[in-house]
Amino acid sequence: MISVQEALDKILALAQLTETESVPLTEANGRVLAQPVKALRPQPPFPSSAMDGYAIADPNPAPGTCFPVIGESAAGRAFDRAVGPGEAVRIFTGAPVPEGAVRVIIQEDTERDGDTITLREGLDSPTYIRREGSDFPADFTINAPRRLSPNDVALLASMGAGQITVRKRPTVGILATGDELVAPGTPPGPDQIMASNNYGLHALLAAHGAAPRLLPIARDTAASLSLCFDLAADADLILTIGGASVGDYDLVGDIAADRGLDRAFYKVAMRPGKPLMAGRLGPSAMIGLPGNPVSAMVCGTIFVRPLIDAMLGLPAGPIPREDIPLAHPIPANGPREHYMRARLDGGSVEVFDRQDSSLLRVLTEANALVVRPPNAPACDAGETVPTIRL
Ligand SMILES: Nc1nc2c(c(=O)[nH]1)N[C@H]1C(S)=C(S)[C@@H](COP(=O)(O)OP(=O)(O)OC[C@H]3O[C@@H](n4cnc5c(N)ncnc54)[C@H](O)[C@@H]3O)O[C@H]1N2
Ligand code: MOO
Repeated sequence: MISVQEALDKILALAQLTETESVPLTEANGRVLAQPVKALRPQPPFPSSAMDGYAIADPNPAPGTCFPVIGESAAGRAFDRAVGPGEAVRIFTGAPVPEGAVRVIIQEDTERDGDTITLREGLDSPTYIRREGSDFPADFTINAPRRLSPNDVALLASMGAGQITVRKRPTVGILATGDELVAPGTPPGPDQIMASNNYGLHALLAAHGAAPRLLPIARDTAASLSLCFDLAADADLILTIGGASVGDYDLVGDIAADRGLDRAFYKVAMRPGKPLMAGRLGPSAMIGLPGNPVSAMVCGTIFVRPLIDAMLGLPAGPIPREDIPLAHPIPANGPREHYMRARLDGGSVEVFDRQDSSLLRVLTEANALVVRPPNAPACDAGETVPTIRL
């Protein structure tokens, strides 16, 4: 059995960059920018007022000074002349500051009578002028690759980008296998259970920037599995679930081999997730996940997410870990790296007693995985352990 790190390296080596496409900004959130974007002009493109008030040319006017109001600058409609010493221009937030003005007096600090203002006692000191380019300069660039957030989308809009070039979402065919499985919403037979982890993986990968597709559930026959593999043949990644172990009905490895799988590895020294396999199947990368629901979800986080990152051109590697103090002692670990379902609360982490890889409810109660290296000794309360936030 290879280590988790070796398995991840081999999986990342299967990654092929997806092509690029142009999308409107309304579809940019969560996508990965593939080409840098340059600002069309600085922002703000002119000195602009940060407040509603009066623009004046005097840097230090005394309280009680009177100014005639000679015009108005509104957002979208500038005052077209300069303001001189002893004059004021009515101005609103976001409006261009007229030439000659050196500060804006907020209207709360003035008394207005007709076309004259008088300054009150205790003036604010800020100028309330946003200088040209104070948000970003004319040549400002957002570099690629970058996974775009809603804040990035707002910035890109401000830079004048209507369309951007992003990586196509990697297509993932999710292939659940097993005679016992029915889709939720369908009446199960007495010996059947609901297919679950394929839905969990669909959600995980969609949220991570992939384009997953649930294939029909394959039955435990060569014919059914082959048909489902055919349906996934054009995917960037084929993700099988179950049928990976040593039972008489665990056919995924054999069928994939018959179809020409160039296998990179089978079996990893980890828990859960031991019977993991991966390789290249024609144009697709293939990962065969173990069927136990928690095993499949944990392997989705540890291996599939980084592979999607790599296909999107993002830096890809192990999911970050933090050292967190244990809330209680834990026993020594066995020979496989153990990803233990755990709960991070305050500054410490509690490792759940029940770690069976069939327990989805325990997984939903977890917000972290405590990573126990192979043969790690017992740990006391307060000792730190590497922890992955979920
Ligand atoms: N003699 C041995 N038995 C097992 C070994 C072993 O080394 N020797 N490994 C165990 C480990 S570890 C795992 S993990 C499982 C993995 O088995 P498979 O990948 O072959 O998965 P299945 O047998 O098809 O299913 C296991 C379990 O998970 C349920 N399942 C499968 N798919 C789904 C799904 N989409 N949604 C919900 N539940 C699913 C399935 O009903 C089984 O209960 O093998 C151990 N056995
Ligand atoms: O190692 Mo298997 O992946 O359930 O528990």
